[in-house]
Amino acid sequence: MRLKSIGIENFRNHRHLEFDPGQRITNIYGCNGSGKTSILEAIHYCALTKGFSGNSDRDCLMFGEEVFTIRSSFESDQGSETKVAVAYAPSKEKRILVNEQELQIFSRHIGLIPCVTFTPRELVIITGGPAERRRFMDTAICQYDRKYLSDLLQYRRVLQQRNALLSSYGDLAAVETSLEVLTDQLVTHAVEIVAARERFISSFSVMLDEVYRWQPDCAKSAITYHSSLHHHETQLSKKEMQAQFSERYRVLKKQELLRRQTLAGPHRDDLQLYLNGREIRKFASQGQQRAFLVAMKMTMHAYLHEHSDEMPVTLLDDLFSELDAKVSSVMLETLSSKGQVIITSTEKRDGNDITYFSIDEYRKTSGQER
Ligand SMILES: Nc1ncnc2c1ncn2[C@@H]1O[C@H](COP(=O)(O)OP(=O)(O)OP(=O)(O)O)[C@@H](O)[C@H]1O
Repeated sequence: MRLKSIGIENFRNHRHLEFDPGQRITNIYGCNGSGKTSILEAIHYCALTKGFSGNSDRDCLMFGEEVFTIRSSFESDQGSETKVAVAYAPSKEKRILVNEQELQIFSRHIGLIPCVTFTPRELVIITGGPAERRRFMDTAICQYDRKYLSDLLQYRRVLQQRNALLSSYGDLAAVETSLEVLTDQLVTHAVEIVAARERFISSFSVMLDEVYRWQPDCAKSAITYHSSLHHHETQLSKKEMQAQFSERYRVLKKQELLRRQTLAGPHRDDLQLYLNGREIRKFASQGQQRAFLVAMKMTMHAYLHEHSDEMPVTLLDDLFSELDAKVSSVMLETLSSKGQVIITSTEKRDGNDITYFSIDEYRKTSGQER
């Protein structure tokens, strides 16, 4: 998949911007705060229906404006065109149109335009809490497994209902009956989610180790998945999982009623990341942590390509400021040999076959100087 063109109105600091990236590497450059990340954010909206920095739709609306719009055109690896338009106004729901057809369910769009990002902020995948690692895993799986996204959404809905029930002050017998029904539903979705995560991580970890090998330290890398519902080295069948998870909730019931929340499940799971058998978060240097993140992203690119028919679009934000020259150029070369890469930097980067886009020049020529 490749982005052919994008047009942005009233999105963050861009009142109006038109941009046609190249086939391979495109370098968007400009001074700090000129709006480089904002362009990647807009591309991410078209691919995955929201931005990557955690900002809400409202945060992305230009201050003082009433509506932002993004119009884009993508070309698939087979040559067909997909047009994606996004419009948001606080007074209305966000609207997304794919080939002029309004999307009723945004989740159906996920996976159509595979996308991998790398931003310095994402180092929290390694150094931050479990939620960051779950997001990494979920973003990857959702892009090739439609069923997973639907299980995840349903799991979240049931979890919310279950937590509301646990924190309600209803009659205990009535609460227990409803709890049983909701627990059964929760277990059904949890089994699907945990099974998909286990499958993903076991093959992702093998691929990651191969990808990491070009790093100067040649360390052995691994990722393992830790489910809060079961601790088994060997993979269980779904039926076995179903029985185990139900039993786990039965044991936890008293505690859950006391603490008024669901204490185990995919929303509490985590990944553990290792270099040479030691946990990265605790023992690796900052440089090794960054290199590991690079390897994870490169693996995600390869993984998504293997599991969907399309080559992912890669968005690299501020890569050069965070990584040493060798690591960043290997990443850029490897990814751009396998698809389109759009990269931001404060200075124009030297290199062959690069399409350049200067935000400052664009502003001058379009009469939007700051
Ligand atoms: N809703 C908004 N309306 C107007 N401006 C905004 C909005 N949200 C953010 N901005 C501003 O947009 C500008 C561009 O931010 P962006 O992160 O895209 O810049 P950047 O070129 O990537 O900067 P850096 O090189 O420092 O990372 C910032 O000055 C930011 O304050």
